[in-house]
Amino acid sequence: MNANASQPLLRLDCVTRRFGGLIAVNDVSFEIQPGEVKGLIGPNGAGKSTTFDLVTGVRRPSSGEIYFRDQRVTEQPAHTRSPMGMARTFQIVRLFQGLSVLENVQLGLHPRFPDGMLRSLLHYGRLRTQERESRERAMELLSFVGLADRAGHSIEELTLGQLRLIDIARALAADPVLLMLDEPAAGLNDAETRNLGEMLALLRKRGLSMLLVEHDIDFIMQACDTIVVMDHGTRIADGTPAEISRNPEVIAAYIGRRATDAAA
Ligand SMILES: Nc1ncnc2c1ncn2[C@@H]1O[C@H](COP(=O)(O)OP(=O)(O)OP(=O)(O)O)[C@@H](O)[C@H]1O
Repeated sequence: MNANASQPLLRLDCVTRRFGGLIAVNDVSFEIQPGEVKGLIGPNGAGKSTTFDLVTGVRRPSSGEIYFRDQRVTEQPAHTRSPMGMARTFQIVRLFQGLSVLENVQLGLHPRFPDGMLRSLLHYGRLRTQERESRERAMELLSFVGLADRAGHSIEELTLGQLRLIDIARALAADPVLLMLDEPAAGLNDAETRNLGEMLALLRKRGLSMLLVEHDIDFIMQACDTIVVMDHGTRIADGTPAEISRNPEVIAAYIGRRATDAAA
């Protein structure tokens, strides 16, 4: 964590989300400090995805407030959060079929190269410079995730593990200050999960703040500085992996339940 740790990057303040009579997220508060990697776990139906959707702006809270970099973003639509420094990956990777791996990462760079088509035509030289810079930056990102040799391949040729890494490269292209990952390890084999874990460890070392929703408890314990545990819509714990793994309420609601399920 860096020296600015007293000023949270993200703050959820008593956030509630109802779906009709059902309270999916019930009065949840937590913060992410600059440079912190925060996990969000809980049993099925605990409210993790809904909380993630509230932070990314896909849904709005029924009550409560969300602040990002000291700005109130509670009702701000998802597309306005990217220029503010938020980026996300998707559980079901949404990359463009028919475009190359490199082109997909270049699409993530769009907010950094905002020249409109007309201006680009009027300034052809500038367009070419931007295109070159955009390709170079996209190649850097592909090298970072270890997939530079796949730059010219089409998306259809890649494994799920590779697609997840490209989705991370695409999200990083916007230079976010907060990266939000929706079940990044889902469907990955052991080797791919290890590879992903190494990638996230590198980003963590670089000081990137992250919010990670994940079912793989071993993965999240390794990857995170702190973890919020939800059950039935409420936050039942928020602490370091060591703290939450010995919290009796967490053991009863989640870890114990998982151990029992595994033994059955
Ligand atoms: N669009 C919706 N309409 C009605 N109820 C919903 C909707 N989305 C979620 N819910 C309900 O809200 C509760 C929380 O769901 P949510 O998907 O946030 O939990 P989760 O912790 O992400 O679960 P999982 O691990 O199974 O993905 C559940 O009872 C779910 O059925």
